[in-house]
Amino acid sequence: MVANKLLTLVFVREPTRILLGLKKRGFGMGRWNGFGGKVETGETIIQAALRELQEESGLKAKNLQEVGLLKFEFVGDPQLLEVHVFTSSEYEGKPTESSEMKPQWYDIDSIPFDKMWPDDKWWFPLLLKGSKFSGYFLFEGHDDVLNYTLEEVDSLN
Ligand SMILES: CNc1ncnc2c1ncn2[C@@H]1O[C@H](COP(=O)(O)OP(=O)(O)OP(=O)(O)O)[C@@H](O)[C@H]1O
Ligand SMILES: [Mg+2]
Ligand SMILES: [Mg+2]
Repeated sequence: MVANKLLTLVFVREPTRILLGLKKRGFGMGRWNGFGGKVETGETIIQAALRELQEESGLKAKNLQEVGLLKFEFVGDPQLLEVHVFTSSEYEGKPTESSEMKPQWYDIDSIPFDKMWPDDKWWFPLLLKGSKFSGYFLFEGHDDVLNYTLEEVDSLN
């Protein structure tokens, strides 16, 4: 047994657009995603979500809501990634490029799915319509999803 690796993912959204960041380094480099990263020792998941958003985008989320729980397995790797997904419709600050992320607003009808993690195209519609969701994705490498499950849920855990 290997403990799941806890990660956060935050999407700041307005009625017609959502803030994404182009990952400039590390895991998922070259893909657009929300802002987030590893939960550190002694930190709650929400604290990590707020911290990573601020470090990577310069924004302070004012009404963070947990909307999704995604589990990722990679063939050959015993460690599962457990990604806690949040949205915030209110924030302070101005999106600012960091060493890790280049932020850009996208209209919600032109999300660049072909330049994002392949799982995003399945769960993003649920996030955009305000549902809560839970999913599992089995990856081979970083581009191929061998199988997945995804469901809307009334509440998370
Ligand atoms: C496999 N399918 C996936 N689909 C969508 N998003 C995914 C993902 N797999 C990981 N993610 C997200 O990618 C970031 C990685 O963490 P990452 O940014 O590398 O960590 P952190 O910011 O702590 O970086 P440093 O180690 O400090 O450099 C983190 O937001 C995590 O939720
Ligand atoms: Mg990060
Ligand atoms: Mg980090």
